[in-house]
Amino acid sequence: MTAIVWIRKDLRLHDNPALYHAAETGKVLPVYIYDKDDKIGSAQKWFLHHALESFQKRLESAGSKLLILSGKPSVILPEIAEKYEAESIHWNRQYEPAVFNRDREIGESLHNNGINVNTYEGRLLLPPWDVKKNNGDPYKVFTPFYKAMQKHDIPQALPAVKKIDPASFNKRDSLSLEDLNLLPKVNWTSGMEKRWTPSEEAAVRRFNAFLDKKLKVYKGKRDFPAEEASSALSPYFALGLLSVRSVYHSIKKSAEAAGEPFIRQLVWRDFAYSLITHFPETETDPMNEQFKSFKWMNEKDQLNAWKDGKTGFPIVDAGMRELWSTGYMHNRVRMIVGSFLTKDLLIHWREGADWFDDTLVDADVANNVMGWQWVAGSGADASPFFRIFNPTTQSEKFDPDGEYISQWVPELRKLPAKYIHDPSSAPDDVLEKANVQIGRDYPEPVVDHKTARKRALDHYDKVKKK
Ligand SMILES: Cc1cc2nc3c(=O)[nH]c(=O)nc-3n(C[C@H](O)[C@H](O)[C@H](O)COP(=O)(O)OP(=O)(O)OC[C@H]3O[C@@H](n4cnc5c(N)ncnc54)[C@H](O)[C@@H]3O)c2cc1C
Repeated sequence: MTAIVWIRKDLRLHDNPALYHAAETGKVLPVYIYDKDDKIGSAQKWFLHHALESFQKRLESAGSKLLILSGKPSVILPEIAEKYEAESIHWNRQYEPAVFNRDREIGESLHNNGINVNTYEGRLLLPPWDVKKNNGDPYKVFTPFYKAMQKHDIPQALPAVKKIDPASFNKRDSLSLEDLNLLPKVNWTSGMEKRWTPSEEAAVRRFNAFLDKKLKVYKGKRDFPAEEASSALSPYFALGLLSVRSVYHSIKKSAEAAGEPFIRQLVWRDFAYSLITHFPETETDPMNEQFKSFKWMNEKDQLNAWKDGKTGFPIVDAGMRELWSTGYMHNRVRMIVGSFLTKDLLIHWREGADWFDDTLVDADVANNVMGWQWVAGSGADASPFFRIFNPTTQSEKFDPDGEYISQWVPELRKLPAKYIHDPSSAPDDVLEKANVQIGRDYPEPVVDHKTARKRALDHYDKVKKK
């Protein structure tokens, strides 16, 4: 009996339900199908290339090989099922709206052709339809979702697959990883190379180090970007190099109450998936209908200044430069740059979400859409629109010594902490001593925050009155 395992965002041997259950049935053929129409951003493609490379080695250590193909899964899967005389096919579900619908159609068609189709939960703590209100409606607010989730048992993680009985295929039938062209032609990935090791082993090591050293300070320090007190596990979750259930149970076992703030963040992730599953239109449309007529300004030069980290607001610029260099940005800073784009610049949140999709190694449709709708004020359980972050006070509060700014905006490094958050307010002699001329070494602020704030509130008032 041959079982096909359709590998996607689950590049791991531990707690991989599709691989685990297929391996129980007999011979296994793991296949990865690259569809160039799939939305994968440039930074994540780099991560994916290396993650696939390391997953190939993991599979080989268990006695198997990855068949790599390119094209439409709806065409390829029936073809290989016939060619390799597969009796069953197994995959872990994905929930991006278009992918979920496509997979359902593929499943139905394979089933009608007599193939035994098995899908599993390998991405979340619980499938998105498990946590609902008593009346069956999905939650739109996080806290009741979190409380409801606590009443559920989270299934235990499955053991790592150690031995696979391989279904053999001709080497010539498989593409090589290089054939997928995931790596950029121009090499701009050195910052990502320094920061990330895209492998299952590295994901597990990072988690263990976090559990050992950082979890105890997570609650108090997670909001301070210079502290690097969060787990930085998001890229590993995004492509499934790490199982969220195994992380959940390890934390529960070893940390109990101290682990609660971290578990809460994992539940935010499940909440994001619940939202995108039940409200798929929110991938592009505002969750709050009032925002449909909101007047965005979408000034191209300002959008470019934001992307380039040249807005003249140091905390915003530091975040955008960290993103460009490493494919990652700290959560607090994501909120600050997001608020700045949507409220100070009045640029549509989708522009920000698209840029994040292309530049984040942890790009994840559900989390990204929820994050952006939250900062824009148009989402479920969003920060109210009238709560507009002041980038300077946020910076003073969460980067008090300007350490994070100094790292990513080095031209301001010599400014005293008092002025690093708002260099254009520094007296001339201070600027001179720090070798900073505003407009030459560092940009003038692209907007005046007070004026921008008032303008945003005016725009908000207009949609409120409708
Ligand atoms: C505008 C905006 C866009 C975002 N886009 C993404 C994205 O594309 N991909 C992504 O994974 N996260 C996104 N987030 C959520 C969050 O910023 C990242 O998950 C977090 O910064 C990852 O760092 P970490 O692994 O150190 O998090 P930790 O604090 O260590 O949290 C552990 C895990 O919990 C999950 N998590 C934490 N915070 C959130 C959150 N607010 N929402 C959902 N899940 C969360 C992540 O999987 C994270 O790895 C976005 C947030 C905002 C405000």
